[in-house]
Amino acid sequence: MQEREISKAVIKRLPRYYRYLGELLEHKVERISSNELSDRMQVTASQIRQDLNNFGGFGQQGYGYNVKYLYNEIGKILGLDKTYNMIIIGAGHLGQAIANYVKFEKRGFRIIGIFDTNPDLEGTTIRGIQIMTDDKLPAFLNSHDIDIATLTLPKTGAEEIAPLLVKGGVKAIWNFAHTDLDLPSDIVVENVHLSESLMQLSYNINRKDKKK
Ligand SMILES: NC(=O)c1ccc[n+]([C@@H]2O[C@H](COP(=O)([O-])OP(=O)(O)OC[C@H]3O[C@@H](n4cnc5c(N)ncnc54)[C@H](O)[C@@H]3O)[C@@H](O)[C@H]2O)c1
Repeated sequence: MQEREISKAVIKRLPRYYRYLGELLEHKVERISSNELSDRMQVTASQIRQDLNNFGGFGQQGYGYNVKYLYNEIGKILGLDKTYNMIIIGAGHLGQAIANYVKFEKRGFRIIGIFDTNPDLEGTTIRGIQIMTDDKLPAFLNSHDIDIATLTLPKTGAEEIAPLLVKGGVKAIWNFAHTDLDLPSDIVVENVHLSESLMQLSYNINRKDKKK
């Protein structure tokens, strides 16, 4: 497929298309029109057509979209046809919840190491993955190709550990710590703030109340 610049807004919607198409596949739906997809996703059909046209438009007039083909193509665009080695730093509530979520593995995100400063956690396993203390991290990074480091530790710890991850060849950081990390430009970062989503929700509740 020809590579071209796709807007951030479209990229942001792709995981949602991917999820819906995955559900359709599970229900053995082979093709779907933009109108039907629009009803399910609460996105206008023209928006859907416009979005999917970015990738050469996988639809056919009068036939709709081939669900499996579209699912696979969007998966490729999102890089979900590959596997990624991932580590988690900080094995508290959040780190353990992520480590316990099997679906990430199904999407190709393989958790192969978990690290925490707390020596009491050393040797414990989560779904067969060992928790190690931070002092083992440099050697682990030397002997493994790590694509993604998930940071589920407090802010100061995250800031201290980030240079070590960069030095160890980590390509991307999935950052849950409440800090904007100072990283080289070739490191891919995705900051996740659940509280922002909650604030958005709070805004929408109040906007709805005002309409009454
Ligand atoms: N971004 C978000 O949406 C979001 C949501 C919840 C929590 N958080 C943040 O994520 C962090 C983890 O939250 P939690 O509820 O799991 O906390 P937690 O206290 O349960 O777990 C934190 C873990 O990090 C470990 N840790 C501390 N310093 C470390 C270091 N230098 N190296 C490795 N491990 C270290 C601790 O021993 C502990 O096990 C907190 O800082 C919290 O503020 C972010």
